[in-house]
Amino acid sequence: MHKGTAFTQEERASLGLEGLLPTAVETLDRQVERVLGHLGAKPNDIERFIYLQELSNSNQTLFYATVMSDPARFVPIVYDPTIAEACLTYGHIYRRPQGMYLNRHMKGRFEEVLRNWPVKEVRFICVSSGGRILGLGDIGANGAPIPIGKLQLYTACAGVPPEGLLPIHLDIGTTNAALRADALYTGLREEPPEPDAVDAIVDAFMKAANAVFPGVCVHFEDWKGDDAIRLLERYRDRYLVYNDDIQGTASVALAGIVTALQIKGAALADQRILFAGAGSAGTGIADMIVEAMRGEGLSEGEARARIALFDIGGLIEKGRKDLNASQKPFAHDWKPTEDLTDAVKQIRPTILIGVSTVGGLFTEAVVRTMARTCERPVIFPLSNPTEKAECTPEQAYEWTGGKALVACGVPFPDVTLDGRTFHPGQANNFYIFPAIGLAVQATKPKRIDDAMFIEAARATADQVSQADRDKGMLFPRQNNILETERTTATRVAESIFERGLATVKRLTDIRAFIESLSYTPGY
Ligand SMILES: NC(=O)C1=CN([C@@H]2O[C@H](COP(=O)(O)OP(=O)(O)OC[C@H]3O[C@@H](n4cnc5c(N)ncnc54)[C@H](OP(=O)(O)O)[C@@H]3O)[C@@H](O)[C@H]2O)C=CC1
Ligand SMILES: CC(=O)C(=O)O
Ligand SMILES: [Mg+2]
Repeated sequence: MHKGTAFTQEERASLGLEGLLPTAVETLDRQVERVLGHLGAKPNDIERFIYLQELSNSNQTLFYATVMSDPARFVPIVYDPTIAEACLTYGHIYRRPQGMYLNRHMKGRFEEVLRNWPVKEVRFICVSSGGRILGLGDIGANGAPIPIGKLQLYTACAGVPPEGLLPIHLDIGTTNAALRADALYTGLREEPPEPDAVDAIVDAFMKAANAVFPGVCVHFEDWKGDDAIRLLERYRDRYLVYNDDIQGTASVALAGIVTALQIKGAALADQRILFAGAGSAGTGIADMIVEAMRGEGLSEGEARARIALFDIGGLIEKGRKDLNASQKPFAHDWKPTEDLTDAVKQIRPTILIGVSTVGGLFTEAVVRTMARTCERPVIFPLSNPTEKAECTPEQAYEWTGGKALVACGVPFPDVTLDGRTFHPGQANNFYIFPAIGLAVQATKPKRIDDAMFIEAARATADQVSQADRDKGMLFPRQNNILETERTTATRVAESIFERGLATVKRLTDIRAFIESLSYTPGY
């Protein structure tokens, strides 16, 4: 019954559906019109989220036709920030299974279990442990909507065909005692094991996934920071794999920085960059900026010297004894401080990036101090969801007298200040990972590397029109996201071919090939 009222008279007769459907035979557009009416009548976005997920189960075509009819409106509902509320309440709002639910006790049987998935040609798996969902911390099995939503964006934002997408929650347990005590919690009521045991579980999962779905690309999403970093290092040269929180986030942040610097007329190599938050997103972005600075002629040491990290223990400097391998290369000779304003005074950043999960961390003092030594501060409070943003765009514009160039992880409305209107950007990795997916599908590369994400960043930045740059806009408009990501995917695919990483024959017209792969909702 997946087409509902769109079944033709002939189909109804041949499939034995006569009398089981209302008389009118409707087009997909007419069905979308009705869905939009239902959505408009819902009291809030979480109800719209629940409705849309039910629709994705009952009529996938109608679901994608609806979301793709107005991405700027619906991406924030099926994904960030509404998905945060869905995750917090998942055990309670749960209706029916979507994707797969694996747990650590299946470790010896992952292959057998994965074979239960009805589709044999799975091209992408998005897998999360729920260990760090957005800025919400460890919420275990409540994180299950994240891989579902991420993969829905592969299709909605880049046209990757939905049949080959498999979201998985890999349940290793949760540190969240309140959830474990919730009667409606849907996951294992156990603490996660030590890192070595996590690695053994994920090793077994990766082996099984590649055996059952040869050539599958595995996208890691929202693992606890150190798991995320360690597992990416473990698999990046062995499997077709990437971590969106590290590489996708780095790419979208770089895209925003490239555009901001074009607006400022400044070079990346001249910037001083301060990160509040030094976890998987922070060190991932920092590493990619180092690569991009090297592309502008700096040595690795010179590039790293232009970047400072600040985490829960304060400014990362040479005296710190608690640093991990990703943070150590950014430990410089700073005066120790646990005060972010003090760190800003020392470093005099031109770019301030928030990936701390701490809402309000960019106080008035932090932002005003930055603005004292920087003519046009670039301020990216990237933590999700909305209440975790390190400051709001309104605050950033107000405290800098309208000088800041701002992008957040979630959408924020335009701001009017002293008669001027400002347009904060949305630096969210959804500009990147669907396009990477499409490029991977087109080229079947041997491995996924950082250069692909740097190319995606540059392609995204190049698509901000001059008219929009003149308005201080840092990202391409979302109502045209499908075209934008196809263009990004084409650029990434070209670079994969040029660097000899593709396993398929190079086609003359890569754009046409990308378009031919692309899914369009229709019956
Ligand atoms: N916009 C986007 O596209 C994306 C946004 N994000 C957001 O970035 C945030 C961080 O993600 P991720 O890096 O993966 O998470 P992690 O848990 O790996 O890192 C969080 C970091 O913030 C630090 N931190 C915690 N409290 C403070 C504080 N008071 N002051 C300064 N630093 C602090 C932590 O320090 P310690 O480890 O010592 O506790 C850690 O270094 C999340 O909110 C996430 O939603 C992530 C990916 C994409
Ligand atoms: C957007 C995203 O991937 C995150 O906040 O984790
Ligand atoms: Mg994420």
